[in-house]
Amino acid sequence: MLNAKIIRLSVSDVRFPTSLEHHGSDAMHTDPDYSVAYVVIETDDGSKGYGLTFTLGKGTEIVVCAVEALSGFVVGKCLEEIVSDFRAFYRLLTSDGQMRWVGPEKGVIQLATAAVLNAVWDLWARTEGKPLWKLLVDMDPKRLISCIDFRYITDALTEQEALDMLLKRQEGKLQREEQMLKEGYPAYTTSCAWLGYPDQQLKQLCTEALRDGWTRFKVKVGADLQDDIRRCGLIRQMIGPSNTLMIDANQRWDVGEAITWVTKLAEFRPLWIEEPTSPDDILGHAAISKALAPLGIGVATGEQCHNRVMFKQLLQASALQFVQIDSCRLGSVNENLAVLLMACKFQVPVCPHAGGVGLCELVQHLILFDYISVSASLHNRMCEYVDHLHEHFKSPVVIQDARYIPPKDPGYSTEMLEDSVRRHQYPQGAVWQGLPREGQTVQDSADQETD
Ligand SMILES: C[C@H](O)[C@@H](O)CC(=O)C(=O)O
Ligand SMILES: [Mg+2]
Repeated sequence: MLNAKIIRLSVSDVRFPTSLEHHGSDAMHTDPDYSVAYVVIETDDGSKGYGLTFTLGKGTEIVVCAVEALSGFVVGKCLEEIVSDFRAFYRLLTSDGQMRWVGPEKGVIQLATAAVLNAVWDLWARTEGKPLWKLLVDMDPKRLISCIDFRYITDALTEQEALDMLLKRQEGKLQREEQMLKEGYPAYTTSCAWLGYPDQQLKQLCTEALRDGWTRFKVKVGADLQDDIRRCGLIRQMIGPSNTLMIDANQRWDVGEAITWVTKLAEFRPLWIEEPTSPDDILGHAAISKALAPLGIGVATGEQCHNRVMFKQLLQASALQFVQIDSCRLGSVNENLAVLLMACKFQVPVCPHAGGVGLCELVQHLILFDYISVSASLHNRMCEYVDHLHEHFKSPVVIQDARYIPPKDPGYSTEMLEDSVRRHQYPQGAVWQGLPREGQTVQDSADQETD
């Protein structure tokens, strides 16, 4: 019920030892343990909402602390009170006179804001009995706009412009929704070519992915040029000339170095270079974009773009050709809506960042909404997919023929299995207690765990 009062918020540090097998490794994050700060809110009528934000292991405890610091803004509020003026509630969390000093709207506090607000959106969608994408698609455009904080972006997009865009897209919405339900949203895979995977594994995974119908592949680059040339050559040869290749450097280079390095990989015809340099360097991204445009290579970024203001500047400076929203980096759905609308105005395609723990589960809702209600285009658009850790979710993503099939369960697909949360809690969960000691293999410790 909308008038239910939120009476409790709990948060857990949940980590998965993915570094043991080099899953998720890249040129800057060589040993990630995919993790989440996992939030559960409970109401006085017994309903629950689930939210999370993604981390790489160490430091998750700091995000947990920040979530606890925000909990006072949520506990005691009715859901109705929050969603009837969601913009005000967003501001309450992000603009508190004391708390904003540890942001504002960036870093750990913004990750915590995302986790908390994701739980609120999940609760709202469950209360309405709809998957989140459908809640957004069905929402009156005025109400949708009222969830967005336009402060700092009105020089790029006004409230009225955003409303006009949504109203214009009302036409054809039903057909686009039917199309998505039938065909799903196009995806690409990053699972084949993490930086720590040896060539043999890369070949094996690529063969399997091609067999499963994947046509778009992302490869990690940036640590060693000769390795990159070999790995990109290998994968281009396997996928053939007409499939799509993207490369991702995860912020490894300086601006000039990025241009030189990517020029040397141009023969493999990547569609984009992702995160070539510091995520905060807007002019740097603009320079790289300009230099690589004649080679037909675009710049993609966003997974560490911490707020709408950064995206605004990247768009204004023509510094990126692909917008990579992230469901857990920006301030939840509220801020993602702002970025989707700005990207549409600037006519830059959105290709969300996903993967990690739960990012695919969450962001599929946003990109479905984007197609049905905002962009109405699939040109040069695809959503990332990574084949790890979905088994820990109550409503895991469904991929068919390399496309996301729209989720049907009510909510934001954020709920994790209780047993998974318990076993992976850090450091007391059974998985962490049973991790290999010096001299043991992962298999030894897995055997120990089942004994
Ligand atoms: C550390 C993460 O796995 C990162 O490499 C993910 C990423 O850059 C992507 O999926 O893109
Ligand atoms: Mg990336």
